Amino acid sequence: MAVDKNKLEEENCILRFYKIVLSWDYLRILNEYKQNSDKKNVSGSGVELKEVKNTYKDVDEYLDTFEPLLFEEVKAQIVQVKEEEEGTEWKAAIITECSEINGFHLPMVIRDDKDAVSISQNDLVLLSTKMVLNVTNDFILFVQVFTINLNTYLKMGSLTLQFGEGKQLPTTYAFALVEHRQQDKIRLRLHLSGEFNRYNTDDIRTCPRLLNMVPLVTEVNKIFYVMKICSLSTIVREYVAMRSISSLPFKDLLLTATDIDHTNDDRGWKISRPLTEYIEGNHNKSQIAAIYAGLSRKTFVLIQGPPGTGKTQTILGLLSAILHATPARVHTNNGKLDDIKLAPELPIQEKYNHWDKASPWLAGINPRDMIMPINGDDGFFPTSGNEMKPEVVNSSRKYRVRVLVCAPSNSALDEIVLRVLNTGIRDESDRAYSPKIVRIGLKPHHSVQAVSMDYLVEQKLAGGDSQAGDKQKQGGVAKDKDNIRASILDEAVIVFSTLSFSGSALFSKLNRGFDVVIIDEAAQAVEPATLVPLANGCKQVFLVHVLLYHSILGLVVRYAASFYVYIGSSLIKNLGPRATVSRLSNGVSKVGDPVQLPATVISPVAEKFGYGMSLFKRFQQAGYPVQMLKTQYRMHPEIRSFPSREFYNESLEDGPDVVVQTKRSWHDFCCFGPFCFFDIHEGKEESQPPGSGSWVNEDEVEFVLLIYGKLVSRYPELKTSSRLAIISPYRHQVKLIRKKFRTTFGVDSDKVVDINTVDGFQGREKDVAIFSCVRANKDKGIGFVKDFRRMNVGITRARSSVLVVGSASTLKRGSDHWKNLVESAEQRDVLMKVSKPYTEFFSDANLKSMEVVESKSEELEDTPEDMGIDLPINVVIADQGEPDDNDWGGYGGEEDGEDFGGDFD
Ligand SMILES: Nc1ncnc2c1ncn2[C@@H]1O[C@H](COP(=O)(O)OP(=O)(O)OP(=O)(O)O)[C@@H](O)[C@H]1O
Repeated sequence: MAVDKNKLEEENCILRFYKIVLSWDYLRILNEYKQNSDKKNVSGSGVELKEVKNTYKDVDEYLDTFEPLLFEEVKAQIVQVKEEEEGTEWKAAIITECSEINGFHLPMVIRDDKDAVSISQNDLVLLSTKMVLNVTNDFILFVQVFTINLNTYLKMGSLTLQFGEGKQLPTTYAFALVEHRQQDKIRLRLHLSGEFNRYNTDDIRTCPRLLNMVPLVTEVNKIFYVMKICSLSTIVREYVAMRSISSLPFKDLLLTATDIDHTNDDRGWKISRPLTEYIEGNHNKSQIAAIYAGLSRKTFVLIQGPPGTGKTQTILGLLSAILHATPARVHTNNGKLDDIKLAPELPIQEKYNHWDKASPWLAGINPRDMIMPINGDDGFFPTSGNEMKPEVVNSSRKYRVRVLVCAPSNSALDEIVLRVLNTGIRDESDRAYSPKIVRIGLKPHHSVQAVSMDYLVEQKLAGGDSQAGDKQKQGGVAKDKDNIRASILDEAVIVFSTLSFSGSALFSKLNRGFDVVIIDEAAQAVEPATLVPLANGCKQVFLVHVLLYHSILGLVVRYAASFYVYIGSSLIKNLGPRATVSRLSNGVSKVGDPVQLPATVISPVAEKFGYGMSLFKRFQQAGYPVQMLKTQYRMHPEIRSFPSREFYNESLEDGPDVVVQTKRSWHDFCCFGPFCFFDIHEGKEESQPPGSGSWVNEDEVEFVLLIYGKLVSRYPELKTSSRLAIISPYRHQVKLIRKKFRTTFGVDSDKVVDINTVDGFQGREKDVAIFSCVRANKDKGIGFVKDFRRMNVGITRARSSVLVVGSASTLKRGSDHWKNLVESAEQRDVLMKVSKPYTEFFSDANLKSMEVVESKSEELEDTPEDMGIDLPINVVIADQGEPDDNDWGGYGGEEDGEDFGGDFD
């Protein structure tokens, strides 16, 4: 019953969203935006915008703040598409019928569309009797169609050009939503009743433009033109999640951001002794504290730490713990507390039977075998026999929880899936095993394909072919697939999904919800996006994020203070364009978000009002306790030293053995790391596309590919995208490097090197990272490269070598942090000025002069392998064979086309 009520509320909420958005006037939105939309304080619907605060007194205040900002973001997405897509495509469509339900018109149209992929469900389209080709301040160009051939739907008519003030806007157009689509037949949804006053769906104004549309959309054989504007899938899920706050069990906690749970014995969970020993032996103190905070069943647990401090590692520990925990005490019928009895050990044959049942893919192929290289190890997957056991579903286990793990982007998500596949998790007897998992959503990386929903569905279908028989012929496949999907989702112990996908229809069919939601890279998502997985219902939430600035002390000072906190002018000066200065109503000054890479917000006005603040950040600012991690295990100390000094007041500690673990043979040459700065002083930046705020630097591309070529020819083990990355803040530089890589080396880059934006790289690590900074004009500044958070992410991805390629003089002028980095390289004698022709730099003679002679013999004796030290699973001193295909070539990008790459200044 409750489920039905929630479903009804959700449907009402979606309808409200559609009513509001579909009544908007496209041309008016475009014009509003041209008029400095970032300066406004009211939304287009006359609603006063409110700044995002740390705490809210009730749901109304919360919704009054977030709803108008979310709608601003919808408008920005509509406008952005117009700006980005030159020559937007119009297609003719003919109305075949039209129905009316709940105040909506639902015409069915047949569209003249050969490229069938261009429009899909939940797309926002513009429906017009004329094709509006361009809208600027001065003119509107549209096409008047006067000849129609119903077989081809369209023959071009005449062009009408109208200039200046007296321009005549087309009056018959409206937004429509693609309700569903079957080949060329599309069911649209329009709302033509009128426009809403202040987003109040009871207060409606008549609108001639919409009224004019009514007779037209109901006229069979009427010709319209349809243009795709953008997909609304993600934002509508965020809207529903935001409005669902009133029905969430931890609503008060969300509103007040206050730690109102008090851990007590009967809420706490405990784990077996062997598992306790494993956790305590394989994690440091702060990681253990974070895991135990989880076992205390606190509703919200926030975990943060500088790069490489083991946040992902802690997530794996958490998964082992929470999947095998039992309540410390349980209530018995008579209301008293009793210790829970442990389940009996099963005989081995019975366990095998359970494994067969529990892990269906094991009947076909082990997912780990799918991703295992055919000819041995690529250093990425464990090789020494498959020690891991499949999951045992112990029927007597009454307290097995289900976990949903989310991340804002596909690449961040696949990183964790891969870590779970690589290392497995531990059961209560401290045995490693592969839990039953599924990765849902679009674009799974090939390394995690074997546990992707689509793959598992295909496996099941292939297994059940014979029974499917006639049913399939009758078109039962789609239904079968839906059922199979639902059953895979129900059976999985851990489900991995992007934030957005966790709001998809698939989840609404779940028989069993999730107990725990873990969100990685949580500060990279706006609050409504974080609420999407929570809206499915859960009992405990973990928010995990990287700390990009020293704030262990700073936060205490900043947030404990009830007066304005002075933030040094150099900090303000050094923040990127996204870092808006705002004053929160609780009296604490906020300079953007100095400790984390921000969530992507498209609307300047929504950003100005703090929409980019994540739920993680809001809680943190409200003083909610955060579990801090501070020992790093990733970086060679030569890489760690600069970020530690610059961003963490030297507080970043190295884990034991980190030197040995990160020392590599290419350190024989000082130009190959651990840390180097190559000063490409003759390089030139170019705006790409011309006039835009994005940049490329061809000289840096040339040099980056030269280093790459030299490194992999000497150290072929690096010729794999699991070990080497090229990163840049600019998406167009990334594209150019990929393109030139293909022409230079004759192969696509994705199998042999991971080329990505800095933002797309957050949360990931490689042996070697080459960082192309791009900006090279002293007089122009360095744009968003000066955002130190981006700089910090860029220089902390590598385990053994970070090679920074940039213009020293430009970067020094651009920001104090960059100046300090260049000077640090100078002091350490690793700043290398490189002049044209760049090939000379890597000539044999020059390379010889850069040899670090004294360390060579010592190092050859001391390789970690020789010393019998266990390398981390994804680090290997491989033989010098050919690279293979089974490596990690992660990419940024969210489903629905959103990319988390850095982009325009
Ligand atoms: N307690 C530990 N002991 C030994 N090695 C560890 C420990 N914790 C983490 N590591 C290793 O340190 C490296 C970085 O860990 P991890 O990727 O979990 O860090 P992270 O905090 O998620 O990093 P980032 O935020 O930069 O992505 C990994 O190679 C991991 O195996």
